[in-house]
Amino acid sequence: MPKVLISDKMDPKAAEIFRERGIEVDEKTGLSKEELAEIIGEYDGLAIRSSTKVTPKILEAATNLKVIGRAGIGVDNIDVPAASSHGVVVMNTPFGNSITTAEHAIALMFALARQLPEADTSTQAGKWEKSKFMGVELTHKTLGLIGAGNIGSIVADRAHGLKMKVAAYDPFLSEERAIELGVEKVTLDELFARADFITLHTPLTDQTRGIISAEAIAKMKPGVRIINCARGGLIDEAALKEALESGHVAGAALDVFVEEPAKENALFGTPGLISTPHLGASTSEAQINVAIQVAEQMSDYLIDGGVTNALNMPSLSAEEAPKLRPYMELAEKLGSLVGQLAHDALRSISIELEGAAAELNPKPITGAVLAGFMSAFTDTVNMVNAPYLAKERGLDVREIRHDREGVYHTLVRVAVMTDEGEKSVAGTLFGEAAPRLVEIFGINIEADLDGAMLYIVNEDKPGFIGRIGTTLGEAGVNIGNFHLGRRDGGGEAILLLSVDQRVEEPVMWQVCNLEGVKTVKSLSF
Ligand SMILES: NC(=O)C1=CN([C@@H]2O[C@H](COP(=O)(O)OP(=O)(O)OC[C@H]3O[C@@H](n4cnc5c(N)ncnc54)[C@H](O)[C@@H]3O)[C@@H](O)[C@H]2O)C=CC1
Ligand SMILES: O=C(O)CCC(=O)C(=O)O
Repeated sequence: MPKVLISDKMDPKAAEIFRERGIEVDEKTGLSKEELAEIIGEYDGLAIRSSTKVTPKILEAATNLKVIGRAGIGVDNIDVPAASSHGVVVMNTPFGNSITTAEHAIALMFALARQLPEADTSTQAGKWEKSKFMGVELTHKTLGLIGAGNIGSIVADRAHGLKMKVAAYDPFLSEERAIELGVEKVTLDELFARADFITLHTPLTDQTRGIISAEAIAKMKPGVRIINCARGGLIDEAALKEALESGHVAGAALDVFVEEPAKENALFGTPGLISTPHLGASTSEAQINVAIQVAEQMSDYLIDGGVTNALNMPSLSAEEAPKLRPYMELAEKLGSLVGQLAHDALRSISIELEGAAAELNPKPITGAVLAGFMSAFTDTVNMVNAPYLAKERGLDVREIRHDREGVYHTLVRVAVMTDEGEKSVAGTLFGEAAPRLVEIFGINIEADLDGAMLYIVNEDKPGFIGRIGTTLGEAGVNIGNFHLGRRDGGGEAILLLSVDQRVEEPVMWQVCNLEGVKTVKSLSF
């Protein structure tokens, strides 16, 4: 009989469903990481919310674990690559708490507009400070929405009901979807310049970390109010404190913090700050939804092998699986590369299969490309739901199978149409199993896409490789592999470096400032 541990506070419905399905279940909340590591080896499934941190150490100890179920959306408390490498499926419940979280953002917006927490404290202290608490109306104000996915879309809908104008920034938002949502699609700088209120609804990724920085705040209107019901790391907390103290930011309402549980935080006590303890998803309705969903999904997997809302597992039939698996790995890496390098104003994505690849079922390959591509934008994508999400968001997806014989016995090409024209990358399988990149944006280059990498476009001039090697060496960055490609002698060249760890921002700047460098990007696979 499979055995599941529920290690965060969860609606009793979850345990009820596990038991009904014949699964043994233990509920142990508030475990330290040592305590969890000690017992996790007993379990086939782990059901969590946001408090349990599933680290590589926990996964190492989880010798029987087959599935982790997140009763919620964000999976930043789970090391998903480590789970994948341990063969553990990670599932979430992408829609169960969206309405509730959107409502919390709206509640915080009202609380900021009318200083409700401060007014309440003052009134209950017997002060009756009527003139101190002058508020602002929401009607006709501009709400700047950063992230227009599930939750952001619901916030936009509610804001329309309040007669607000909504300006949205989301690199993945098509004009058609913006029209459907009734929002104005703007750049991030336009949003900062125009918004009276800014609300954040993106996952925490390398692109979104610190999106509200000191520099960003300086671009905002004086008197702006900021709401964060997404993830703490999106805001530079020190910069926000300074801006609240100077009055440039009139108020900030935070449900989430860089360090959680946030029992101490430098922001606490700053005038204009409202805080809640990660309550976005905390309504009885949402908690019942996510508890039921997670228990059903995990039970399906443990009992029948059925997969729903998995973030790291494709749905595949038993016969197709062995042949398609290396292609899907290649496809996901190519999609991820394109997502990391070309993410602005995308209209279409084509998946072209040539040679042996053209003989295969293209659907799982397309799913893998889209999952890799969209993993740069959202936590909730998987190979199963990626095509659906792409369609819903107005991305034109094309599958093309070529009869022609190419240079490679098998080739997968991923091309996106951006405002700057078409950009494509291509890869093959070496020895039928090892995914290898063979082309980026028209330049031939052979590389394994693996771990932390650095992508550099530079002028093809003598001495450059020495300069980059010295700069990284002096910064203590070890280069594992060096891949070079160029358009034509003396023209543009591309360097792809495998590095032992992610290159930090100051070193990126040093590389950026080297003579001849046109573009530098940190990549991870
Ligand atoms: N406070 C709480 O209790 C809760 C917090 N959350 C957080 O809310 C986040 C959003 O949830 P959903 O809307 O369901 O996710 P979603 O995946 O439907 O939407 C996220 C949106 O962010 C966009 N995005 C990605 N990178 C961006 C960037 N650099 N700039 C602007 N937009 C970008 C994506 O294109 C996507 O449209 C989750 O990732 C989770 O961290 C979710 C539920 C509860
Ligand atoms: O489970 C919770 O209370 C947090 C929910 C959340 O942050 C999420 O679903 O991403």
